[in-house]
Amino acid sequence: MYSVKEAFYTLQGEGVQAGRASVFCRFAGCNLWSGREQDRASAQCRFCDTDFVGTDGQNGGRFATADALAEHITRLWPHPHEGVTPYVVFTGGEPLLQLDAALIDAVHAAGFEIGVETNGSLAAPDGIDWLCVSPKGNAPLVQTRGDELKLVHPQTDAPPERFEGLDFDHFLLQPMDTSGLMASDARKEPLSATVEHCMAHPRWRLSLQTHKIAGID
Ligand SMILES: C[S@@+](CC[C@H](N)C(=O)[O-])C[C@H]1O[C@@H](n2cnc3c(N)ncnc32)[C@H](O)[C@@H]1O
Ligand SMILES: Nc1nc2[nH]cc(C(=O)O)c2c(=O)[nH]1
Ligand code: SF4
Ligand SMILES: [Mg+2]
Repeated sequence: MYSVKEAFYTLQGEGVQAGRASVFCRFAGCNLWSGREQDRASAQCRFCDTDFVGTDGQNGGRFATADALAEHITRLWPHPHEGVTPYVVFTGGEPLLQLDAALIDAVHAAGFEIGVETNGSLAAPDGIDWLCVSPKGNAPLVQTRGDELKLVHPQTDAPPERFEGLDFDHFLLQPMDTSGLMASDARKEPLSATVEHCMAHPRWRLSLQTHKIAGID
């Protein structure tokens, strides 16, 4: 059984694949926060910008089999006959709580390339075509290789230097969006701090959340 908060067609907003047409499949639930505001201050991840609780979002629901969810995702890709490889991004919540070999096989069989957005605290299964790991300062990092490491910045307990030796092709710093947050993990001026860090340490590239600028999901 897969629990999906919401699923929708949009452009990938973040990271190296920013701008790419994608079906987003947002799984319900996370291992680093309950999703309840009253638990945020004591959670392992305290700056989350996402509602991942329940299965009541657009095109959300519970899917009994991998084939049923793959079919649901396929119906959201609006260009089946255009000769472009369709792309699905599994996110959440934490997608590695639910993404398994059966679902990877089913969406591959439907012709999709697979991207994943994970916090890196769980090991990724084989077969993911684009793996984005976004470590959280208070959580153990288990998944230490992938395509891109996209660190939200600045984070207490997660200085960028800590991750520079890991086996990733791309290193990205994404300014923390503090607009929905109280003080706690939020610091002054994440955007200027992130720009400064990328200019001073050119291994790192700036990742902006372009979907928020564009006003899309
Ligand atoms: C909502 S998370 C879901 C996937 C997974 N749980 C994770 O944390 O990577 C998707 C992406 O948004 C980033 N993110 C979450 N809250 C953010 C914020 N307030 N500002 C900037 N990026 C944020 C995460 O670090 C992650 O890269
Ligand atoms: N457009 C768009 N791009 C995204 N990239 C990562 C997102 C996420 O929440 O995982 C996200 C999202 O929520 N929307
Ligand atoms: S790990 Fe990801 S989904 Fe979970 S609370 Fe943090 S940013 Fe949100
Ligand atoms: Mg998001």
